[in-house]
Amino acid sequence: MTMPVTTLDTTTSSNFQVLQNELNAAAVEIEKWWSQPRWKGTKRIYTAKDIAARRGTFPPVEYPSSVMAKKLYRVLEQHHKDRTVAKTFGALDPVHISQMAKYLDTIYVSGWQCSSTASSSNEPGPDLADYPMDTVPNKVDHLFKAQLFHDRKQLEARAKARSQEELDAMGAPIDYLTPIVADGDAGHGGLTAVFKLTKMFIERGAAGIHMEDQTSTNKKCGHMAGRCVIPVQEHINRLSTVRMCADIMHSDLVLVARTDSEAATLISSTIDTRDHYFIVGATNSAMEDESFAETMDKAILSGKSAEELAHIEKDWCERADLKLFHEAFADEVNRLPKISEKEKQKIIDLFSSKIGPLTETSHRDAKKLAKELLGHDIYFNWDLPRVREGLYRYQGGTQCSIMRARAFAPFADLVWMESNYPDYQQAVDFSKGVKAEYPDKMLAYNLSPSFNWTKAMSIDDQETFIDRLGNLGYSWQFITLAGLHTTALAISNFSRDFAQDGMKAYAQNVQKQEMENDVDILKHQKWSGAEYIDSLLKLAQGGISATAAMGKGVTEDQFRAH
Ligand SMILES: C[C@](O)(C(=O)O)[C@H](CC(=O)O)C(=O)O
Ligand SMILES: [Mg+2]
Repeated sequence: MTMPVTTLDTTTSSNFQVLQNELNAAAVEIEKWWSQPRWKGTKRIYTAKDIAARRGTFPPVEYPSSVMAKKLYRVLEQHHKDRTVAKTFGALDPVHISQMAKYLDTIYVSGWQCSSTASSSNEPGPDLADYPMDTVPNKVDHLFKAQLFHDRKQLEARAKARSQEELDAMGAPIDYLTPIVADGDAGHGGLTAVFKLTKMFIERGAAGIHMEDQTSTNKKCGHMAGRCVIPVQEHINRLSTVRMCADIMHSDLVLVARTDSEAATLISSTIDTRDHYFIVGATNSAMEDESFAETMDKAILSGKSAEELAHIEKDWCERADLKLFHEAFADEVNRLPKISEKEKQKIIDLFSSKIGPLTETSHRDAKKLAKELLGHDIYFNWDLPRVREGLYRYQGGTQCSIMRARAFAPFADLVWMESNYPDYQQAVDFSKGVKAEYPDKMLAYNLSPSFNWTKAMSIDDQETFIDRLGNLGYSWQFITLAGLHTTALAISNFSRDFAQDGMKAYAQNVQKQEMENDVDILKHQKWSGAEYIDSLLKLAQGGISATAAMGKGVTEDQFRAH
């Protein structure tokens, strides 16, 4: 896509008609952009003119991140067509990205890794996304600058070849410009924060970001307890905000919608009818006068211990007989006197045929149907069990994630169900569920180190897991924290050996291994760009420099024979 030529002219825009004409012309170009096949699965809830009016008058420029986003989309689309996989893992630093580029076609920037190793406040911690909101964008900037540098360095080195033979001797070039997909967490606040965060990611070089449906205030890593989701529409608003920001910045940013609903136990509001099926209520009317929050507040004020409080909570929940509404209905049917088991099942089946996890039916309609079938109302109250933070109890699961992923699909390029276990059958169910409505939607999968892979599957299954998932349409898969773990393992082993064997450990276990495995950092002066920087120095001085760093006497000469 070439950049649009239309630019608003501030000098003439004091004329109403001229301003309108310019906005309309800009809108036509934006529409042309949106009509490209890349956007066939994307829904926008605003017009091109709305975007044109929010772009300012600066002549359009293409952000490097948008160039990378186009590349990312092409790579993923091809994998999706071929049922192959762009697999990657969380990179920590320039060393990682330079080595990953030899074998992998995308890079992941993990919020967790940034939280524990690179917070812009320098305060480490687990992933609650409570680090300053520029933390992950800063890491993207760090890595993207390194990618650009290694790419420049490589081209300068290759440009020095004086013949095809010399070029061949350098080996195949490495594509250092591997698109970066970064963790946008839950947006770090309301929609204006989502907008600013997206803008930062685009300015810093991210090709894609992911955005999850947890509340930003209670956000937890997707493999921890206590997760609270926001209503379906609220997350759609987040996704739309990301796309709107990218549209304003004329960026093709790739957007991954993640749902944490599979294992969520809380939801912030009951406003969206699509969530009603999954909201837990009290079915014992005797609890009307002692809501859960009041009971707990009283117990805390009376000085109960943590153990006693846990007991009080358990007791309250048991007495309240917490259930989902359709479970309460089935129990009520099963209590009906004078009806055969078969008849009861028929009534339950009739109810389930109209009200299920994917029907998006409101609680009001479910209650109405229950009354029609039973002849009386069922007691069901989802306010009583609200937790002290005001949140409602929610019972997610795979079907809930499918419902959410379908709702998010038109607003994202890929959808991802965060799961608690690497369960192939669950991945099949999710894929089928999403693709029944959105056959072309690409899927993402988190191959998390939070899972115990040895316990989860056989070694043979470990070997084929990614490919089998790729066959289901999971075109982008990533070991979120492999950067952290591989670094820890390497450093731990080396420290132990070094303490024991001194320089033998370095010479044999590191330097020799680097030589044998062709790891370019062996010559770290060259890897860091000393030759490239010398070439700039020489160029600046007319071709020769007495202070060139890689001149006679440099220690890297000792590796020349290699
Ligand atoms: C993907 C993730 O958001 C991350 O920040 O890397 C984490 C990491 C993990 O536990 O694998 C998450 O899944 O929440
Ligand atoms: Mg994260």
